[in-house]
Amino acid sequence: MTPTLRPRSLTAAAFAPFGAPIAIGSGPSRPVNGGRATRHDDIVALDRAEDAPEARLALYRIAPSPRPFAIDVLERHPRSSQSFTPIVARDYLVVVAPSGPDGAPLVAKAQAFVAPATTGVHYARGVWHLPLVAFDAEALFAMWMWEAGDGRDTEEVRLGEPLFVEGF
Ligand SMILES: NC(=O)N[C@@H](O)C(=O)O
Repeated sequence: MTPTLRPRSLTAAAFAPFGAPIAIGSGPSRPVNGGRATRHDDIVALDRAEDAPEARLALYRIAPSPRPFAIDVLERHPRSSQSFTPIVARDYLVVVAPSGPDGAPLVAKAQAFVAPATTGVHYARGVWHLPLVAFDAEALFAMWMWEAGDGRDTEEVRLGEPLFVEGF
């Protein structure tokens, strides 16, 4: 029986095995736009397979889901990392799981995080994650990844028993 997950804050250190928050970090920065703006680089490590040549920028309009939310599917993108950046959102739930030796998600080692509405999430290539969900109000996110444009882009696994996250 997989216990209810207790979510943690989405910090760079806590999320490092799975990707990174999309927020101003310790990377290089420089003034631009006549000095009225600062450009911050190397926020995340974008990654793609050679056979995923199609860069995709999409918008996800996400209807709010009821609570308690039963997590019964995890997915991953073996050919590309994937970024979600909130445009209109509240603090949101991120759930990830490491892969086992057979490549399947180790659900017993799944972890839950709460991301601030001002921070995006970058899933490293091939990381099992909960497809984005919103609560209480519709959300809008920008998504960035590369795709091959076929079935290789996304793998889904249906969980034998649902996962739940405390408070969600
Ligand atoms: N599959 C899809 O379009 N959405 C997922 O990638 C997700 O992480 O929400």
